[in-house]
Amino acid sequence: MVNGLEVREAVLTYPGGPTAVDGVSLELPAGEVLALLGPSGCGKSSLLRAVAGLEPLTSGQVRWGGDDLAGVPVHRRGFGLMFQDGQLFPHRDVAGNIAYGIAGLTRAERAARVAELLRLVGLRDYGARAVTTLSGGEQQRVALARALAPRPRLLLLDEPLSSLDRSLREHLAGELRDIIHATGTTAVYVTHDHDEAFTVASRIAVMSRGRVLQADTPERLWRAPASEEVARFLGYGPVVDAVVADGQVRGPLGAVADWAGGVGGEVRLALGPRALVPDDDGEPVPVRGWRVRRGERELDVTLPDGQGAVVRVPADGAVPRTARVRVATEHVAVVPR
Ligand SMILES: Nc1ncnc2c1ncn2[C@@H]1O[C@H](COP(=O)(O)OP(=O)(O)OP(=O)(O)O)[C@@H](O)[C@H]1O
Repeated sequence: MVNGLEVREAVLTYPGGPTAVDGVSLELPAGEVLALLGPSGCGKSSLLRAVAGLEPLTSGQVRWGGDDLAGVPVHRRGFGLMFQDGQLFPHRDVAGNIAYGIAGLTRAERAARVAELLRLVGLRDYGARAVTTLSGGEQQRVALARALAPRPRLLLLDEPLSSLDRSLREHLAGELRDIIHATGTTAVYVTHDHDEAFTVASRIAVMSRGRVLQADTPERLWRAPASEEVARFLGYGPVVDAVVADGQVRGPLGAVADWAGGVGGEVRLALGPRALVPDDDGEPVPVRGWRVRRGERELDVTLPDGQGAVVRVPADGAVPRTARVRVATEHVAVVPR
């Protein structure tokens, strides 16, 4: 029995529609944060909705602490929900929204809990504000506070930051992680953004076409993606043909030294965002264009097999027409061809 969430062989086929979840099994011990990561339409939200009880499973089980939740309605599961648009109540002020799920407390207890949550989400003086006057990021903080107020045993978040602009999203993802961590909340976090998954989660399940391709800690997933598809979802790319022989991976840019991985023979070499490094003794690759990002110059280069890739170099100095690069072992993954 898992002290936490267990999904067993879950299948969800919509009436007259697709099989959105196609035999998913997952375990999430209490206190951990699981990201469901995958492209649009892969079934992440459907799985989350089934866990919440919003959508009945066609077959399989959702369990908490060993108990099958099949007959338990949404509001009796003790789960909190947060969606892409906070779905706040426009006629209630901020405090009224946060207090929504804790009507059972005394007035004083409620006020104390609301104040505690306002502090937690960084909106200390916002209690009396009309929610319609808040920014998108502030609204999502209120939605988070509202979901956490009843101390849910599981928090379910469906793309909670995807309606926000990029810099706010990055900032709030870090805050969300800190808040979820500080409250010891167990959570499932649906996202199509690998950076967000890596920021927030202690476990990541990569989904595609209704199935889980691989589930593991972020560190182990990043070190050893099981397939090219997983590697690409995690943020690797481009992926090039290579051959493993004599403890070396040989690709279009020469050998990547000292490969101790398990895969051998003809493989694919997935390049991480920092896999190509400038090296005077490296292979020459033509530079197609460049930009400056966060103080670094990013060169767009063409690999020998014709694929585009990025090399990061210091922002000063002239832009070369040809860059010499090598592949850094610690920033690649080898996957089966
Ligand atoms: N209520 C529904 N009725 C019928 N089909 C549905 C329903 N909800 C989702 N689907 C279908 O199920 C599949 C999975 O959708 P789902 O929303 O779970 O994917 P997702 O990975 O969360 O994608 P997105 O990030 O775009 O929301 C899709 O083919 C979708 O069209």
